[in-house]
Amino acid sequence: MFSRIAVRNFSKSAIMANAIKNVTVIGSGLMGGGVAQTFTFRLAAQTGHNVVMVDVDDGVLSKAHERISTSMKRVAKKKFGDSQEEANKFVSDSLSRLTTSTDSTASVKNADLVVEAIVENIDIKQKLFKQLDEAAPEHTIFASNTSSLSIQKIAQNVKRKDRFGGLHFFNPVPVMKLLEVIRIPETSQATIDSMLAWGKAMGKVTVQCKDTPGFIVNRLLVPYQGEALRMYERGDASIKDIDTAMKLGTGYPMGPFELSDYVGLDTLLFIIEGWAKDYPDEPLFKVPESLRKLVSEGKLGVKSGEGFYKYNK
Ligand SMILES: CCCCCCC[C@H](O)CC(=O)SCCNC(=O)CCNC(=O)[C@H](O)C(C)(C)COP(=O)([O-])OP(=O)([O-])OC[C@H]1O[C@@H](n2cnc3c(N)ncnc32)[C@H](O)[C@@H]1OP(=O)([O-])[O-]
Ligand SMILES: NC(=O)c1ccc[n+]([C@@H]2O[C@H](COP(=O)([O-])OP(=O)(O)OC[C@H]3O[C@@H](n4cnc5c(N)ncnc54)[C@H](O)[C@@H]3O)[C@@H](O)[C@H]2O)c1
Repeated sequence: MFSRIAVRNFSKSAIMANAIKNVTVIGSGLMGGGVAQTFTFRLAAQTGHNVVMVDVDDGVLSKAHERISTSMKRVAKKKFGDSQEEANKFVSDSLSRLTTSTDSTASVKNADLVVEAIVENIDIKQKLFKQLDEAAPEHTIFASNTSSLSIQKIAQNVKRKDRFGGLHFFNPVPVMKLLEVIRIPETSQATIDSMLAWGKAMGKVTVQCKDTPGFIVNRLLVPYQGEALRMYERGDASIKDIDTAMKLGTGYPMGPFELSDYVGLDTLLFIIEGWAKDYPDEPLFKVPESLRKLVSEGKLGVKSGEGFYKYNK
């Protein structure tokens, strides 16, 4: 039986999830495309929920749209079995709520929430949010999906700091269950509550964290990746054995080298170099030489066909 408190909490979270109906995702690459895909799958079929995918590159938008369309058709086939008519309706209803745009400022005019997933560059993110702050309605919440930058710095030029936070999704977004919700000192409790409710409506399990380097997961994951590299550089164990040990010894789905290749060695190097610069006395943030070497040779992992391992492109 529901207690009165449970009923009250449930209604509060349902109201807040409903408050966010129009979402604009800016940057529609790997992560932004994944956020839009998850939104389309979880929420677009509900009346009044809409998502706009934005990118500077038209080609990225058409690819993301095609990927979402293909995956919705696969989902509909599973969901509706032999009723082709219902499956087609589900797909077309959902996709009718997904639009694309190359105009960031125009795309936020009706947004309740903006999720930024553009390139990991502080200057470009700051510039984008300054423009959006002038264009978006008063109530719109802004969130960044940054992996490693300070949310406070990203929000530097924005007036609505009480409606600013981090929403950190994990790759691949449709599969990974976690969403980190990050607050800066100015973020209001109402903003946090709305972000938590929206995350839940997106099917994610949310955790909360302050605005510290790497939040929860990356603050633990990046030093772990670095230690794995140093272990290999010292000759203590082979790449394959370290991966096997961590998969079978801890139940991780990928070993540290497989995961580095999956995420991209340039991404990992970028994060460690940034933190090494900001925290020069932290030994866990030292840049492993083998990582620097591979990136300088263009070996970036799965996406370039070679990293710690070789892949068929
Ligand atoms: C180095 C780190 C440095 C820091 C970098 C920071 C980056 C960032 O800030 C944080 C992160 O994201 S950290 C990174 C965090 N990420 C991790 O740690 C990832 C660790 N790895 C894993 O969890 C698993 O290996 C995968 C889920 C990737 C693949 O799973 P698997 O079992 O080996 O292979 P499977 O059988 O093929 O797929 C199973 C199901 O998943 C589905 N699917 C797959 N890819 C998909 C996609 N792109 N889209 C949609 N769906 C996708 C697939 O269709 C299937 O569904 P079905 O309905 O059953 O048919
Ligand atoms: N790749 C990951 O595993 C991962 C995981 C969690 C968070 N993140 C973070 O998510 C963000 C995006 O990463 P990604 O891997 O999706 O990158 P990506 O390169 O796949 O996509 C970024 C997209 O942003 C677009 N873009 C660049 N500047 C833009 C602008 N001013 N306006 C609109 N679009 C613009 C690019 O054309 C590109 O399509 C980064 O901040 C990254 O740190 C990445």
